Amino acid sequence: KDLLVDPKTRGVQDVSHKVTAIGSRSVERAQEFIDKFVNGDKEVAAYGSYQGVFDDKNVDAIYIGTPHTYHYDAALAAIKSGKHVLCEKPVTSNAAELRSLIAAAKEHKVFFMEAMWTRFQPLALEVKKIAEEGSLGKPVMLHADLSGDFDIENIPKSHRILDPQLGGGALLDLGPYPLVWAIIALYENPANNKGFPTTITGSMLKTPLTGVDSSTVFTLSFTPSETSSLSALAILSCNITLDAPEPGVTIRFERGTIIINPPIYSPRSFKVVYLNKGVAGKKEGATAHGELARTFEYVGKGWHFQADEVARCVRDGKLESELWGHDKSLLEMDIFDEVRKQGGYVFPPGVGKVTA
Ligand SMILES: NC(=O)C1=CN([C@@H]2O[C@H](COP(=O)(O)OP(=O)(O)OC[C@H]3O[C@@H](n4cnc5c(N)ncnc54)[C@H](OP(=O)(O)O)[C@@H]3O)[C@@H](O)[C@H]2O)C=CC1
Ligand SMILES: O=C1OC[C@@H](O)[C@H](O)[C@H]1O
Repeated sequence: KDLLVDPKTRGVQDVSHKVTAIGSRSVERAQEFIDKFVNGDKEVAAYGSYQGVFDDKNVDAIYIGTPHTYHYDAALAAIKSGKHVLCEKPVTSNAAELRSLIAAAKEHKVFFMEAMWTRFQPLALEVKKIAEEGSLGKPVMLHADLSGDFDIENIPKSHRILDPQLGGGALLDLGPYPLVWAIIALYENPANNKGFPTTITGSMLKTPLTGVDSSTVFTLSFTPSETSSLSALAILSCNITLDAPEPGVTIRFERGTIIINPPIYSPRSFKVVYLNKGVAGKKEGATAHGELARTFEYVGKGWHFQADEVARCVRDGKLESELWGHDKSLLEMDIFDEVRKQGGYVFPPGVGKVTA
């Protein structure tokens, strides 16, 4: 639905999108999807296999939205067919699969990106600007949580949130979102100079239903080194039995705090609380209490901003995005591998096709 929103409604004039083909494991379901979501457009091809889309000469770029553990096979097949790829989060089951996909994308000279939509939304761009403009000082402590009550006692164990074969559990499904805020505010902070976290810790509680993690807490520390002057901690969590907490993200700096309201995957509002009220009082739009509140309005859910990025990169011949490049997805998958290791989450045989 977001892809079909006129880009001009969000001030975008230089790129546009067209749904050309839909692939499903059943041609009937592909046609049903076209009828339901693409207004029954007769020009859109329906295929009863994903390979049908990969082989279609009219297709430039593929969006992969299958369950996590099927991303690798589909992305590899699309890349080998010479298509550009936008692949849902988490981009793969583990870091080794991702390294293999990045190598294949480079070999076949195609654009490849994880669909980390949050990173491209106007709110995230604004938070990053405020975080780095200097008035708040350096970031010190970040808390972020994404939880969602999936009613796990009453859904089938074959649901992707519960089934280990589909990479079920909180970390892989919800973990990318608390993490993206740590990446924006800490990893990307110029003081960090792209340094990998010094330490990663992870702790998981498993549901007896299928053994996947129902609750996960993970932390990242960034400590000063020869190349980094950042000293900051991120405390990140996710859960599949609770509703999302409020606020969803709190980023505490030396001289103030940025507070982001849920849902943290596509937030529409945040505020900045300045500790030095004198400074805040002078800021345009700040209240007398030293707060600056911002809300964002646009047509659609916010998925389309990343599609604009894909179109621009493909148009400009870029093989990766500057905002969400391969390094950030790799950081994510390396962190998740470590958290799963410490939390005792072992994939069943056949999942995580590529290993170290
Ligand atoms: N960015 C975002 O906001 C969101 C992202 N996601 C991500 O998108 C991906 C898909 O999630 P979601 O749409 O909820 O998943 P679903 O379980 O609804 O699966 C999506 C489709 O994948 C296809 N599929 C292929 N192999 C399998 C399989 N073995 N079992 C079940 N389905 C299969 C099916 O299509 P068919 O039968 O037609 O081939 C199915 O309809 C996940 O990786 C998730 O992280 C999910 C929700 C929101
Ligand atoms: O990407 C996502 O965002 C919203 C969640 O509810 C969903 O489970 C997840 O896949």
